[in-house]
Amino acid sequence: MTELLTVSGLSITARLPNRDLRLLDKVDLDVRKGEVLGVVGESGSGKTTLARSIVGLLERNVRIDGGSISLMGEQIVAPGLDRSAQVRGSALGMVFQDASRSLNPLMKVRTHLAEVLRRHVPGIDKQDIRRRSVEVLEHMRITDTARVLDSYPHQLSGGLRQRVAIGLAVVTRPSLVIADECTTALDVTTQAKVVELFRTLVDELGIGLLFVTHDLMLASDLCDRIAVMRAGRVVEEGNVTEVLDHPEQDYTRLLLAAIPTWK
Ligand SMILES: Nc1ncnc2c1ncn2[C@@H]1O[C@H](COP(=O)(O)OP(=O)(O)OP(=O)(O)O)[C@@H](O)[C@H]1O
Repeated sequence: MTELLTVSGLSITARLPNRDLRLLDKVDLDVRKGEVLGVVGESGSGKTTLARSIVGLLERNVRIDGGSISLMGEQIVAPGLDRSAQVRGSALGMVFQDASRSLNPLMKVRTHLAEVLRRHVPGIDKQDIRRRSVEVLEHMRITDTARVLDSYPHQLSGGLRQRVAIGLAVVTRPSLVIADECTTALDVTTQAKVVELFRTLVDELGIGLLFVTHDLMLASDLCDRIAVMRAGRVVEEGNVTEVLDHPEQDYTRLLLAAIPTWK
């Protein structure tokens, strides 16, 4: 499998009023074409910092002070270098927890899709925009595409809004999608549908997916490999069944023990 994303030795520090705080400490991981890497760990372990560093959306008091991130062999992030904005939305798609944050309440779904396509596919004509918009919604397993295209976000259910948000992330056919807790706000049935949808997208489109979650059950359903984070470090990484069925670290065992239904 070809490596899409390589994070090597990534260290990130936040500047606080009276001291510096290490958020990520020499993080190494990679995502390959056609696979899902789950990033799991307790709250505050650095999952979101990692996701945000890849898409270039770190907060202003945060700096990269070691290591690098490469997308398809090209360095996009390193100390003093941030090229993620150039690939964000085209080669790199992203989906966050709250779909309503990535959707403008005053814009119909049709306009969202058209804007993204116009921005990232130079010269695309109206006909192609219409065709690709319908196509991506169909990929999202949305059947009444005409109604959804003509809806404002608030006219859609939470699950449908999240599927539209995922559609927006993949309409430009990115190689890699970063999803950060994107199922957390959904009910369990809708979560399962979104997970199934991601799996199909990865298998059908051959994209790589970095899936950040605190939910190990979801991770075990969706992911091929898992990286377990603790206090800004990757403490365990490997094939999903190896890590979850035979964890090497006590920390991973503790995370699993916290799930009442885990076998
Ligand atoms: N800009 C910042 N300034 C100061 N501290 C920060 C900043 N961003 C994150 N942190 C701290 O870094 C740690 C890691 O945060 P992060 O959001 O990456 O964790 P997480 O694993 O995603 O947690 P959660 O699952 O709760 O979202 C936390 O202790 C957080 O408070």
